[in-house]
Amino acid sequence: MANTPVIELINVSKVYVSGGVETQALSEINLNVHKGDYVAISGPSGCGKSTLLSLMGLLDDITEGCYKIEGVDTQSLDLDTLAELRNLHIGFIFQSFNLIDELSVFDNVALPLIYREQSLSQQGIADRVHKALSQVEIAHRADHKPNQLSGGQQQRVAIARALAGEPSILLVDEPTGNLDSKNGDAVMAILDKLNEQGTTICMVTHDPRYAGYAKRQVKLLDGEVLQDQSAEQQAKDYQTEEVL
Ligand SMILES: Nc1ncnc2c1ncn2[C@@H]1O[C@H](COP(=O)(O)OP(=O)(O)OP(=O)(O)O)[C@@H](O)[C@H]1O
Repeated sequence: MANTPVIELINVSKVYVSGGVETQALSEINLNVHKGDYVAISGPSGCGKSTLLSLMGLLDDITEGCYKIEGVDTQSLDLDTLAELRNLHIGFIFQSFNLIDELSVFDNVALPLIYREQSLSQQGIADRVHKALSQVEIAHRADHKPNQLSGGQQQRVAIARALAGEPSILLVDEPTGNLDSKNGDAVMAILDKLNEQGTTICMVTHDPRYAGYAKRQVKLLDGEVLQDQSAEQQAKDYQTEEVL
């Protein structure tokens, strides 16, 4: 269907049980992310941001509700099928870059493709890697090792690695957490550009300045959606508050 959301959460709740203690991390979350969206999820520590991203990325299972990716209901799928869905649709970017120091930038980006895209020829993989490295403006460093790059450049390689799989959505967790403000700004500018070119992004951040880059602001509080509005609407609301 043309307008099927990339991600659809319907009344999703998550309860952790450990040592006999139950923690309600998320309560009845309703959230749709459409192709081309750029969503920032923010809120205070412990409000459920990382839990929400883990559920979206199929890294953990929901306790109640319904979760669909590209219209596919993920409930009651076996682990292999979930892994396939995750590989097909999700690109992860974490605060730590998780690059392999012994491998070149090119090989770091190629490695997941070699495992996941077995139908691709060597040339096909090389084309994908070069395209992804160019998208994040780091192709000139393809032969370098990660430790020869700045933190911001390493994060750009990690973004390229996620992009090379041509995912339906990038799930981004505190992408600037390990970066100084100059490198942080550069990474945010890259995400901005990728979204302008059509990449769908859902980003968790506790930093309001970086959340402001996104076109849609979702705020969580105590495991619930407190606010879900476009950045444009939010700016108008602030202006109105200032006038009143
Ligand atoms: N594996 C777990 N077992 C038990 N409780 C957990 C687990 N993971 C998270 N929680 C609890 O779930 C709630 C939401 O945690 P979560 O990590 O999603 O919040 P967060 O908004 O990402 O926090 P932060 O900004 O500090 O990273 C918290 O009360 C947390 O203690």
